[in-house]
Amino acid sequence: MSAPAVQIDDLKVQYGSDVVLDHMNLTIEQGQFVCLLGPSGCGKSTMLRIIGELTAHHGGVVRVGERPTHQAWDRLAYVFQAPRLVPWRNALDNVVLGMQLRGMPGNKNELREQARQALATVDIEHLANRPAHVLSGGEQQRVAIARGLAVQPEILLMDEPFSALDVQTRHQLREEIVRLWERTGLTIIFVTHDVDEAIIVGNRIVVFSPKPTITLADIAVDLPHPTDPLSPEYQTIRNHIVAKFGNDPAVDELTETNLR
Ligand SMILES: Nc1ncnc2c1ncn2[C@@H]1O[C@H](COP(=O)(O)OP(=O)(O)OP(=O)(O)O)[C@@H](O)[C@H]1O
Repeated sequence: MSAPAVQIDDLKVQYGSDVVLDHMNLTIEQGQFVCLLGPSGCGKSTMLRIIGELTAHHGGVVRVGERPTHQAWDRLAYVFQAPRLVPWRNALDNVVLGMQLRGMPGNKNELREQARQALATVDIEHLANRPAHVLSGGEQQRVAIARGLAVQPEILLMDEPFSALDVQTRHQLREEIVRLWERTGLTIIFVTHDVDEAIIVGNRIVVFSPKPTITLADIAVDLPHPTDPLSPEYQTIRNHIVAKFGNDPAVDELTETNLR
């Protein structure tokens, strides 16, 4: 049997004396689309950063596949809330730059061809020669996703990747990332504080409490796409998550977008 994509045992993270995560466990199987859902400050991004070895941890064991995180950087790609493109480079060269920084093999022409394919995967091959700074927010985020895909990761780490986009683009990209996941079989770990976004994109939702953080729920989602938020199945999952917070006002933050 193959190793889990990610295995986190008894994780502890603290910043100075502030303990952010303690005794946290999480196993993510290969090919899952896992949403880490919770209110602001509960440590969702921290957990993603730990998996990506961008933040140090102070206790516990974190493995990516069979390796410790510091030996697994080549299995991962990150997509942040901001696309972080080089503004004067065109879309294609931004993707190529990501491949070069990762040390992908191949000459410039080969890398450009692979980058072009990655742009095609997110439907923006026609924007390949356009400078990043003239692209719309949604187009820039597609380039960032293409840059992530071009390094051929096994796991895509996404930290609120659509939260800065306009409503329509956000809806579109949510459905597209699900289609991409279905096509590629990638493992995706996706941080969000929006309960509806989690239900729409994830096939598993791990719900975190406000600090001190515990896992409130770990839910399998198997809804058809495009997802119908008015369906009874959708509402059952949503109500189940909301109920986990009881009277805690933190839930307002998870539901305030209300399908926007
Ligand atoms: N580099 C750092 N130094 C000090 N404290 C930090 C650092 N990074 C995160 N924190 C703190 O750790 C806690 C968890 O932060 P984190 O960004 O993981 O939360 P989050 O759940 O992703 O929140 P949000 O949804 O607001 O992004 C917060 O209280 C935050 O202020």
